[in-house]
Amino acid sequence: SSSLTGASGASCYASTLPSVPPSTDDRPVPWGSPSVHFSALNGTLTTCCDSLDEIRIALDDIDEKLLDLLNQRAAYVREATRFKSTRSSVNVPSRNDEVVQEAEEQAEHIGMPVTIARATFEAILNSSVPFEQCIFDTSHP
Ligand SMILES: C=C(O[C@@H]1C=C(C(=O)O)C=C[C@H]1O)C(=O)O
Repeated sequence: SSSLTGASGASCYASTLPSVPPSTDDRPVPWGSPSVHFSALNGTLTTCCDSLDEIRIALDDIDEKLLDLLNQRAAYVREATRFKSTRSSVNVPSRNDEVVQEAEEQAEHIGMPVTIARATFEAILNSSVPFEQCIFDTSHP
């Protein structure tokens, strides 16, 4: 659907991943050139990365932040049980769908891979609802 396919990998950002056979090319390692651009707190523009180790350090740092945000989210999910009077009202499929749909639309808007947004938010909902049901059950013995 896009003419920007190829080296930039633009098609990987589509909502459905293309099915292509794996390349049998022998590529030099590393190949391509660093493509993560970000500005540090002091405003200098930095480009990453020069090694797989450097990439993994950045991924670990982001994962730590994601966990902190997921912890905050779980606290609000827990709080939601206070506004539910029946166990059957804990899971709201229409709202779950909205949350995933919104994530997909936002992903497209900010230019991130839609597949990652969808899978991540489906996993968040698929784990948040049982968590909230567990909290509900615990507080309504
Ligand atoms: C938090 C709620 O309860 C459930 C959990 C949701 C979530 O984790 O976003 C969304 C809908 C419900 O299935 C809610 O009703 O908003």
